Amino acid sequence: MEREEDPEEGNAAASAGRRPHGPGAPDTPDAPDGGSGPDGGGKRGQARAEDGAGGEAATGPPQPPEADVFDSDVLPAPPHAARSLLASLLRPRRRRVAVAALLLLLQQAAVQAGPLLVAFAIDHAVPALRRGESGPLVAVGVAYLGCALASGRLQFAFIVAAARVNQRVLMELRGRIYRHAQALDVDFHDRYTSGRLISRSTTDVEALRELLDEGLQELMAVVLSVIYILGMLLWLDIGLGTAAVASFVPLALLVRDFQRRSVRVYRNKSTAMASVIVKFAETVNGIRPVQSFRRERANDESFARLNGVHRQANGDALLEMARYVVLSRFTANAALAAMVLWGAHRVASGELALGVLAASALYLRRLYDPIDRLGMFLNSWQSAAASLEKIAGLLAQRPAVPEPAAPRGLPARRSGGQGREVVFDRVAFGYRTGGEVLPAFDLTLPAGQTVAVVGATGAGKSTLAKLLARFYDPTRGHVLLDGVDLRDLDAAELRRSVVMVTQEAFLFSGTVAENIAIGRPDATRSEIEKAAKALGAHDFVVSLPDGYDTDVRKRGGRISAGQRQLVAFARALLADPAVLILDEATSSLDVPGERAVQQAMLTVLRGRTAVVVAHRLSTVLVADRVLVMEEGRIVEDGPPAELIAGNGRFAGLHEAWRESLVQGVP
Ligand SMILES: Nc1ncnc2c1ncn2[C@@H]1O[C@H](COP(=O)(O)OP(=O)(O)OP(=O)(O)O)[C@@H](O)[C@H]1O
Repeated sequence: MEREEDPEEGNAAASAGRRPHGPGAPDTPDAPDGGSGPDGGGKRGQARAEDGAGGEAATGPPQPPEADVFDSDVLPAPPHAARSLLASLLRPRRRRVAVAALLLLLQQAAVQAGPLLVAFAIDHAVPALRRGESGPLVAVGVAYLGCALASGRLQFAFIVAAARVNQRVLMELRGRIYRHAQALDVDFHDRYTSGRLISRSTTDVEALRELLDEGLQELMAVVLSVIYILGMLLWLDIGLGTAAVASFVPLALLVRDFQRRSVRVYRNKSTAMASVIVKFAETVNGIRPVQSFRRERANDESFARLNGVHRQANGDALLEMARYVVLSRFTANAALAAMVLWGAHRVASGELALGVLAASALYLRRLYDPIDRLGMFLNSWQSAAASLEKIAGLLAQRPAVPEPAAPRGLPARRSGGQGREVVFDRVAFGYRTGGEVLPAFDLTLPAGQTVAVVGATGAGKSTLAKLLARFYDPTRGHVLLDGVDLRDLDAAELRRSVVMVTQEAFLFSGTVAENIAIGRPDATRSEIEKAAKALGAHDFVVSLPDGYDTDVRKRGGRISAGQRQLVAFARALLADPAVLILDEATSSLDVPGERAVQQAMLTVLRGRTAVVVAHRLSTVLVADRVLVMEEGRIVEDGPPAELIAGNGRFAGLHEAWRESLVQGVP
């Protein structure tokens, strides 16, 4: 997790870096239904064995806690990833960048002609006027006006050209972050948190915008004007010109010092901003537990602390800037005063023309003026460099469940369409941040079978289900779908064939109909309604203000948890996967209000291979087979009636369930 401090970072101009970073991960289809839910996020109670971002899952006994790379805001990335990222964004637009640079070059030429014209006016045009020739002065006036007009037009053209490049670059970067976030695995999201992702695609992209919109323009203007002016000064008078060049030595030292100090300051500033956003996002995402546990005051306090850290970091950055501005101005003014004094001395002794001194003084002012602006540029560069580093770190993350290099399809579904066979072949699994959760096991689920998985909390039921949905890859062994390893299976085919419906039944913004159609976007309205009717959801949907066109995020579109489940089932029914995984809501009582959901569940399970992480007795009883899990192992396996008749764990569990039902239902 150690990041290399790169004091040279600030020297890199826009074109720095040669290697394409190429982080644009391929688009992956949407995760299965509800797959992005927060399940598992809070289950990381174990010691963390950090093995780097792309490492293998840790196995064996839990490792002692170590610093987690994900605790830092800057994720590990290849060296100079930030520069390479910027270069990869600008390279495809290099022609436009060149046009913008040319426009700026011409604009600067027009701007810097001013003092030269003044020198010409003093030393030639005014004496000519004294001789009665007004032509040279008129020519100077016309040239001055022409330069002013040309500079205005050129600046306008430059701003337009630069804005086109910048907007494209930012759009591309936001797109890359979004696509990459979607492609990264569930484990990554659990650990990185949504607040940080939001921070990357908002404040960090904004920092780059500032650099591109203002900073780079400043830099180019400063560099060009310094080159022009030094050239002019040397041409006007070699002595003054050389003195001006020499005065750049202390200024360059100042710039370097500022740059070194500000790397740290700006990194702190951007990390502090991200922490504020992370805290905000966490609170808003968890507003229900926050309010029900009265966490407001404690949250206020920790937010105030983070806000304070951010204020302090901002203050540090401003102080660095102020220090630089004051020192650079003092150096520049001292150099200017010394040179004007020396020049005046030479004018008095007749060594230097007055016009040349006047023009040199004007040029010297212009030479030192942009030094402040250079500070501004360094400011935005440091800010953007810190942000780019973070974005590059994010984009350098590779999905832990990569898409296959040579994807395979599934064999044709056997007649009758009764799902597909699932085989866990010597599968063992441990999360990256813990020990082995599922020791090696074999399991075959014949096509069309409904399997209920039961067991105590933390037994590994959801983990088994997530391996089947390929949210994770097994540490050892293979999960096969009709003989094809999920690792080799074409991603689109996998998402079509295996669908997981999780407890929280997430609804996306949009209408009810759109939410149902997520599993099959080309479904017609009548197919959507048919699915809803089959599940008994039709009646409540038509009673909504706009029926199927009701926006679920708007007033009146708010629907209950049970209704959300029905929508999620309708989505799964319409998607018609060969394998359905259902993580049942964690309620062990079959209260009458849940019967509708229960009934809908049976409809959706029919005609496919189904794995239900079951918490209701009624679900278990309709299953063809029950797996009882304990500490990651399958300890009982058989038809429910057979297990109940025995005297194993399931028989005991069944008894306890029955008793709770007797007590629970009035
Ligand atoms: N994302 C994760 N990272 C690390 N460990 C995890 C993660 N998710 C789960 N675990 C651990 O894996 C073990 C099995 O968890 P799992 O969620 O599979 O249990 P479960 O049987 O589904 O429990 P429940 O019925 O409470 O949902 C637990 O010890 C848990 O702490």
